[in-house]
Amino acid sequence: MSTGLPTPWTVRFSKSKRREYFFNPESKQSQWEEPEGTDHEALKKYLSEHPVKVRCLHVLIKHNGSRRPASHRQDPITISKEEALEQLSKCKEQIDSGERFEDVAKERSDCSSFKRGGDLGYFSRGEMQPPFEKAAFALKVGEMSGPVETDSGVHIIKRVA
Ligand SMILES: O=C(CCc1ccccc1)N[C@H](Cc1nc2ccccc2[nH]1)C(=O)O
Repeated sequence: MSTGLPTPWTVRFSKSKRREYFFNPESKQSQWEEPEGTDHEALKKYLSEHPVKVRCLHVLIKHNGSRRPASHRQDPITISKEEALEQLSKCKEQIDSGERFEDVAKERSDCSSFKRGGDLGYFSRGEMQPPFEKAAFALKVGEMSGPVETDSGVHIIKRVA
């Protein structure tokens, strides 16, 4: 699929400015505005199908094999991964039955993002652990993942933008 950008321009995401910018890997030039000769419609279509950044909420349930088996909720965290998956499945059922994702995250997530309903903000590729990134970028806006395992524990993810 064409990006709509003239070769060899690519599109990247600026975390600090929270917006896309354009980068030419040959000249090492970067700029905010679309390069000369960009097919704007093709670029828009490309970005809708290949997001450079996503914004997600998540619920993290840690277990005794987590990289940091502690959280604001409990220290140390001693449940097994199997028990964490059980509890995560109950969280998913609550959300599927109409509870707001943010409320379940505030109540149950072992990630510090619980304070913001599990909101991780916008992130681009290369910022989150690979299994999390893979699952997040595969979601459509509004969609929720199944259980996702990372070194931190087990997660459900909802893409919101
Ligand atoms: O790393 C953080 C902070 C994540 C965060 C990003 C952006 C805004 C707010 C929080 N918290 C870890 C748990 C954790 N591990 C994760 C792995 C992938 C995504 C989110 C994660 N959260 C922990 O608390 O052990």
